[in-house]
Amino acid sequence: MLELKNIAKSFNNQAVLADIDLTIEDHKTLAIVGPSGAGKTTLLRIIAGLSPADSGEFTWQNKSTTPQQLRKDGVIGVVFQGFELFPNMTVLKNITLAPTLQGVSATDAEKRARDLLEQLDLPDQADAYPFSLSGGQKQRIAIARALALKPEILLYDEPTSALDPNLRHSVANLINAFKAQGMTQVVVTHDMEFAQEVADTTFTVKKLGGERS
Ligand SMILES: Nc1ncnc2c1ncn2[C@@H]1O[C@H](COP(=O)(O)OP(=O)(O)OP(=O)(O)O)[C@@H](O)[C@H]1O
Repeated sequence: MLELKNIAKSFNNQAVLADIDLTIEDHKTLAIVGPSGAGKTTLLRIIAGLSPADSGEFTWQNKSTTPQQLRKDGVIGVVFQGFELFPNMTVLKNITLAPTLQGVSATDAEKRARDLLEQLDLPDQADAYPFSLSGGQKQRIAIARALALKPEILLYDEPTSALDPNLRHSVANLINAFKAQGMTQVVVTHDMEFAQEVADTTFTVKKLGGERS
């Protein structure tokens, strides 16, 4: 369980988040929702260790920590809104790069990448380059890339926004399938219908605070 207490963040002296208390429960899916500009992506970036909170406390499995440490330890993986695949690398290389940089052998990294491609129904795309893939395929590669580091929590920033609307349901199915395998997931989304399809708990970000429902 990852707990956030009293998280605050300002940009240019303008408070975006304040008094955020949030619990991310193991093996569940949490949706972070709220109006445009409320600070959903800011909160996700804080949880991911990509942007520091100005203040607040973080507890992981009952021990005090920081998101930066969790990211370093590989606890947290992120699927970015625009997928952010490396355009000059094959799908396989996109997935194996981070694990090999972290010391995993090339053979083991490739085996895991091929297993993930199989699981995500993309076995024939290992040698393709991102430009040749559809939006839905790019997203599954971005998910495979995050999963290659074996995170315990997977964060998604607006997973449906860059996709054809009819793919929304297949993304929800994928997130629900990962949950059935025990993954802990956090989904930032505008899309309330999508949130309902995947979330065990919803956290609404409002300006200057948040509320659980
Ligand atoms: N790096 C930054 N520098 C300055 N202001 C920022 C920065 N990042 C976010 N903000 C501001 O913080 C506020 C919250 O932005 P954020 O992107 O977190 O909202 P959001 O709820 O994810 O919005 P949307 O649903 O439109 O993506 C906005 O007013 C935004 O302009």
